[in-house]
Amino acid sequence: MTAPFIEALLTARRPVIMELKPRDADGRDLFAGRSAARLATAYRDAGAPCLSVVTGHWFGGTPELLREVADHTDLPLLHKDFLTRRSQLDESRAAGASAVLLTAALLPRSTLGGLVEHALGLGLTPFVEVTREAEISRVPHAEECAIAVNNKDITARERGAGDLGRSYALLPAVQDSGTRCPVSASGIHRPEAAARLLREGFAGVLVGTGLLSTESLPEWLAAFDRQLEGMT
Ligand SMILES: O=P(O)(O)OC[C@@H](O)[C@@H](O)c1c[nH]c2ccccc12
Repeated sequence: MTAPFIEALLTARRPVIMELKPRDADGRDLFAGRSAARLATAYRDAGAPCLSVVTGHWFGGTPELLREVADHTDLPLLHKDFLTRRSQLDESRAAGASAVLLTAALLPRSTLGGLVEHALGLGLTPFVEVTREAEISRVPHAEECAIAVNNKDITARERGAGDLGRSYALLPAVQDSGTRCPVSASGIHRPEAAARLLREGFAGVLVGTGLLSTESLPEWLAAFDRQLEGMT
């Protein structure tokens, strides 16, 4: 089965999943008057292989945001929300998602397994977020999932700076799971940090706040490109 979200990331020159999130966890406005359509276009023009769309109300999102972004781009979309039921995955697909967030820390093993299988059956890529090694071994069909180390804690509502050291510590276990697509997510602000995570073996990085609040997206990306080139 094809997995457009994973294929787009694995073949990208800039494997950065660029996120649309209206607010950060402290309520700070991140869109700053820009429409979702305008941001989606800017990210597409910046060479984003795929986008993440946060619909959770903690982050100022709404269910309509996913459909709005899907109407304005052909890029594969990750639907980020607290998805716990199969019917929500059906809705994600209907609204145009290619991948769905499943948060291992919040889901009992059997629920996680059922949701992974339901997503795959719908042709959606499960994007499973993990924060601890024990969660990684609970992911079934890992070879068909993207597995993302979350550098923040969803149980603390994604507050705080995030610890990129967690990504480095968990990378070997994520690779051992068999996924083709290890991702590092949250708290990645600087292009240098994003590039280093890729050099160390992540197939992609997910950046929300860092890109939404940068003064210049072209400059952020140029610095990222220089860092990546310097590494090869
Ligand atoms: O803005 P940041 O620190 O780059 O983080 C992005 C993303 O990882 C974060 O928005 C996120 C991680 N897990 C979530 C679950 C729901 C909604 C949002 C999230």
